[in-house]
Amino acid sequence: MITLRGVTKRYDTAVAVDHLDLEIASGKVTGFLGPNGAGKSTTMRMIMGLDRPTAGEALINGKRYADLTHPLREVGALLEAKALHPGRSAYSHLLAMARSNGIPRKRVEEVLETVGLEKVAKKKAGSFSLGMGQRLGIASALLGDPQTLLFDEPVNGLDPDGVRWVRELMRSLAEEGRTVFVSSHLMSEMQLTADHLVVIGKGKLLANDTIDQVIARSSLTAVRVRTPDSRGMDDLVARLDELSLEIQRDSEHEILVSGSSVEAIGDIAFQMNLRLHELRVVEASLEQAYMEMTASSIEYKSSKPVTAGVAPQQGQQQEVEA
Ligand SMILES: Nc1ncnc2c1ncn2[C@@H]1O[C@H](COP(=O)(O)OP(=O)(O)OP(=O)(O)O)[C@@H](O)[C@H]1O
Repeated sequence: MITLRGVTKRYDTAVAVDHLDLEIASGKVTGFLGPNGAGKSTTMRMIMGLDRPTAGEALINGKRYADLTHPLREVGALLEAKALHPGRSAYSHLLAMARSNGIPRKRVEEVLETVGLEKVAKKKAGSFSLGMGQRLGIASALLGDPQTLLFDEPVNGLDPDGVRWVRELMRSLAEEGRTVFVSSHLMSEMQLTADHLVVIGKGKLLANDTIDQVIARSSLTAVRVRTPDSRGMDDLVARLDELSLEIQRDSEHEILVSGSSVEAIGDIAFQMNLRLHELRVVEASLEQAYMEMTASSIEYKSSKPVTAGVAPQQGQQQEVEA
């Protein structure tokens, strides 16, 4: 488990992380999201003892990184591109790390196999592609067989096969009961990989929920109502209007209602004796929910989408049977 208590990082010009209180549980993949400059890397660096919080404390299984007896055996991390000696092979790099942490040589071979680098283990790390470098970084994180793992943008530079491999690795590490905390900008990837999401913006906590909860909280998640009775629909709209619900009238027979539930609207329609042909949740996509949540925290905003259709549209919501 990772615990953050009031963690704050202030630089001369900016507050990078602002009073973060969090518990990142074991046995789960927790996705760490936020726009550029939100403070994700700074938070991870503070957990790993690479940056000192201005206030508060970051704990790994109840201890500060500096107080861990065998740090590499308790926590492993893939942070920004590792400072590797380009003339050293992947094998020598891992062996040096293993030796200085009392980890047997056999484990080096094991992790090289886990990340699929065994055939290039004796090649100089300087000749590695971005993807191979990421795999070596992941091997370093796994070397001490730690209970807690942090990955900052682990799929950066990986091809689709590599992305899928990272996803399966994260999932299996969590299934073994480990704490897996992973940052990413790829919403679709997080939806497939993470059980839980932590979202920050401008250093502040915006969400700490399951993916379903994040989507359900979005105002873009709505209820579609369809009836063959257009008069009855007028009455229903008037009633929902009285309740100050946001209504989008798509046709004389069809509306989309935000801020309510299928149960509540179904009950109202029943009381009004209104025959319904459709009553269903229309979910926002995770990307829409995320964009809505972080809209006011984006530092570098483009005035309009680069290409038409890049920004998610209302009509792209996912329909879910109630
Ligand atoms: N050493 C530093 N000195 C001054 N400001 C810094 C320093 N390191 C980070 N910052 C600032 O702190 C804020 C958070 O940066 P951080 O790199 O943690 O964000 P991030 O969420 O990881 O961003 P990205 O997604 O772009 O990697 C940014 O505004 C950044 O400019």
